[in-house]
Amino acid sequence: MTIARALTVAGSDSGGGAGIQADLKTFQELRVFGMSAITAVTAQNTLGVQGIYPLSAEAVQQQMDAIGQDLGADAVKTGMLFSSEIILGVAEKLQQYKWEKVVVDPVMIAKGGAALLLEESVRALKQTLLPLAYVVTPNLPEAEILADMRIISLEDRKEAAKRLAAYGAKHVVMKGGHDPAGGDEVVDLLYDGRDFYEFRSARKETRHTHGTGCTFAAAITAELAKGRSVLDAVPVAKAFIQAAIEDSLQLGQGHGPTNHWAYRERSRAQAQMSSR
Ligand SMILES: Nc1ncnc2c1ncn2[C@@H]1O[C@H](COP(=O)(O)OP(=O)(O)O)[C@@H](O)[C@H]1O
Ligand SMILES: Cc1ncc(COP(=O)(O)OP(=O)(O)O)c(N)n1
Repeated sequence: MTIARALTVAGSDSGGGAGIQADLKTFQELRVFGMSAITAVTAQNTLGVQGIYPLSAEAVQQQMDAIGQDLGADAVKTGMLFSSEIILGVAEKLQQYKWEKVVVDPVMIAKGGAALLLEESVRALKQTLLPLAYVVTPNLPEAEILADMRIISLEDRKEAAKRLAAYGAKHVVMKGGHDPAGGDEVVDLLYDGRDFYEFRSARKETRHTHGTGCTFAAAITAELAKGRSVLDAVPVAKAFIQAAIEDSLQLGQGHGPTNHWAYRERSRAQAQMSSR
C-alpha cells in the first residue's frame, strides 16, 4: 500500500483551529500521513492572538531537513512564515529537496487583526516563494496586497490572478470568503495559467470560521499528495471546508474553529445511504 505524505510548514495555533493543528487534522481526515515544521508558536484562541514567538530560520530548516533526509513528502504546504529570514530558509529547503507540489497559503493577518507576516516580508514572499508555488491560495485582502491592486469585480480577480501567475505561481486559487458583495454564494476562482474555473458554494452565516483558509489549503495539499490534479483537488477541498463550516462545533466565545470530522462523517453517511 502506498502512503501519501504531506508536510506543513506553518505556525502553531494553541486554540487548535488554524495553523499546524488545522493542517494535521485535515491531512489525517483525508488519509494522508502528516508531518510538520513549526515556524512560530502563537498563544491564540477564538478571541484572538495573545502572543507570537517565531523560531529561528535555522530551527525551521532543521525540521525540514529531518523530513527531507528520511521520510520524504509528496506535497508541502506553507502557512504562517512570519519573517523574511524564515521565508528565505524555507525556499532554500523546498529547492534542495526538489519538492514541487508546494501549496503556498500566503497567511498575513489573522481574523482578529494580528499580523502573522511582517509587513517588510511581503516582498520576500512575492519574489522568493511565489516562483516555487505549484498552487497559491490567497484570500481577497492577501490577493490585493500581492497583486498590488484593488479587487472589486470578477474581472479584477482575474487580473490579480494573472499578476500572481506572472510571479511564477503555476496555479492561483483565489478564495472568496471575504467578498463583501458575495451574497448567498462564496466563489473561489482557480487560474491555471490558461483558463479560469469557478467553484461555488452556499455562504453560511456564522462566526465559526477560524482557520478556514488553512484547512482549505491543507485539503488541497492532501489531495495533491495522493496524486490528484489541482482541478480535481480543489472540489474535494471545497466540499471539505463546506462541511467543516456548516457542521461547526460551536466552541469558544469568539471566532470558533471549524469541524474537521464533518467531511468524513458526511461521506460515510452518504455511502451508507447508497448501499441500502
Ligand atoms: N461563510 C462561508 N460559507 C461557506 N464557505 C466559506 C465561508 N467563508 C469562507 N468560506 C470558504 O472557506 C475557504 C477559505 O476562504 P476565506 O475565508 O476567503 O479565506 P481565509 O480563511 O484565508 O481568510 C474558501 O474555500 C471559502 O470559499
Ligand atoms: C498559526 C496561525 N496560522 C494561520 C492563521 C490564519 O489562519 P486562517 O485560516 O487564515 O484563519 P483566520 O485566522 O483568518 O481565522 C492563524 N490564525 N494562526
